[in-house]
Amino acid sequence: MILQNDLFLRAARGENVERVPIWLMRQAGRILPEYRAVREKAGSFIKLATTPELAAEVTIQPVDILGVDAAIIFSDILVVPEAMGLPYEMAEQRGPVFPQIVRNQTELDRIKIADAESDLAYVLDAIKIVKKELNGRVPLIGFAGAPFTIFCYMTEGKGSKTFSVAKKLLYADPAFSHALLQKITDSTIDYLKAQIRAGADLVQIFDSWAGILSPDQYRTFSLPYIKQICDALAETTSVPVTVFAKGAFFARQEIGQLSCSVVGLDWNMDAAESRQLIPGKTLQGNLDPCVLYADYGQIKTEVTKMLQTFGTQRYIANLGHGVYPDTDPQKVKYFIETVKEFTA
Ligand SMILES: Cc1c2[nH]c(c1CCC(=O)O)Cc1[nH]c(c(CCC(=O)O)c1C)Cc1[nH]c(c(CCC(=O)O)c1C)Cc1[nH]c(c(C)c1CCC(=O)O)C2
Repeated sequence: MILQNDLFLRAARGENVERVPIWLMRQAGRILPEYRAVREKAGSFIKLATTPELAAEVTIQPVDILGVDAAIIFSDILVVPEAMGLPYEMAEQRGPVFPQIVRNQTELDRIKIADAESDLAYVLDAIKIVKKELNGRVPLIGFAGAPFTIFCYMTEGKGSKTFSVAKKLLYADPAFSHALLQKITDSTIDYLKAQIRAGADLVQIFDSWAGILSPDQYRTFSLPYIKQICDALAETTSVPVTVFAKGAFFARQEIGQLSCSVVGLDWNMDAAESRQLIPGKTLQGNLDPCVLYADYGQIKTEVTKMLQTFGTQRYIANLGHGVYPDTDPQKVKYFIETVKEFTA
């Protein structure tokens, strides 16, 4: 299948582009009334995510409505722990909850390494439908959580500001922690390979909780597992990989040495400094999502400043984290148009 708009993929591979490509983390869902209508029809987030036709529909919405240069498959990072044997609930406004958790070796022995083709077939089916329906208009991004971020949810059982239960385990029981991280890693490698086989054109690893670790802990409990994933994918495919480790400003140099093509940045990470620390890779980010609450003039100023500092090559415009649910879609559209109109 030949892509009509492959700007995003060319930028990811470090090839020359005519203009900067743009998409938004968490663009599928949350901000669009059209998403909320489909979610209403589905009845719940989980029903929506596990019904391939509906998941495909909301994946394509931002391409049609917002004009982004890439689609991201509608799913969640928490489908992996579910596939390993820990079901979750998505409580409206409160976020995910795991009724069962894993905090010791006995509980770990009860969970399995997920088999993507059988346990996550609904995501793979959604990818196949999206690829068919997009018909080459833009590339499709697959994704998974980084092992450490998944570990946080599996041990804590819900969201947290500090994830102190998860962090306590790293100190108190490193052997258990490594064993759980390895099981998650093995599941994730199988899952991302399956997403690529199903048609994903690039895969992104979200380490959303990277920033709660010290540099030493990050080096011990997160980075080696992300490295395993990048290496395993590089061995079997040429599909580019993006690593986004929110808050891990201290690890940029090491992340830049992974076998990935793109490094995602949050808004605390300076563009020029990041270019120095991460040579030879494409950078993605990093507008503060709160800029989209500002007026149009301010948005234009901030976005232009961002584009000027990153430059037009080896760069993918995005936010520094997911778009906030109460953002005005018109402001999102304005962000996208401003990027598309930019010339150096
Ligand atoms: C940490 C994390 C999660 N999920 C995800 C992350 C990593 C990225 C990040 O740091 O934001 C990733 C994710 N979750 C979702 C996507 C879909 C694709 C996209 O648009 O980017 C992606 C890429 C859908 C979703 N995942 C969720 C929703 C909202 C559920 C609903 O519709 O009620 C959507 C559209 C729920 C979810 N899922 C998660 C939480 C904490 C919550 C509740 C709060 C929230 O809305 O963010 C876990």
